[in-house]
Amino acid sequence: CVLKASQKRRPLSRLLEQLLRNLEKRDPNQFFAWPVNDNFAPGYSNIIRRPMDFSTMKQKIDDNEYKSLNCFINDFKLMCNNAMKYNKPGTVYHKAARRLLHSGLKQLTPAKLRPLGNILT
Ligand SMILES: COc1ccc(OC)c(-c2cc(C(C)=O)n3cccnc23)c1
Repeated sequence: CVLKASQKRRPLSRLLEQLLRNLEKRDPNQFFAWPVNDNFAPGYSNIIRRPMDFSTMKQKIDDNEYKSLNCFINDFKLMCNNAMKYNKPGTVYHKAARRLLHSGLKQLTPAKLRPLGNILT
């Protein structure tokens, strides 16, 4: 029988896609869905050296660029920390980034991930 495309995906890719979907749910305003545009965020590309967003993370999964869960988690942290660096505390974006980082990392603790099996070893 021929495996569906999704079943052919590497186990790590399928796990990361699931984790990404869960993280994206925590960004209802889609502030983190796409790269931040300098037209909406003046000087952004001068201040943020390594931009990151959910669509870029999805592309990196599809391109098998993540060699481990930690690399994936580091990009998630980078995305949130970029927003807390560029946007002043008290702004809607800074608050959204803090909330996303804390709630997202709670989903990425070993205890939460252990049930997913030995894929992480
Ligand atoms: C108001 O609607 C949107 C829509 C998409 C956005 O980024 C993808 C943003 C956005 C997202 C951000 C971030 C994440 O820093 N941002 C900063 C300044 C101005 N705009 C933004 C806002």
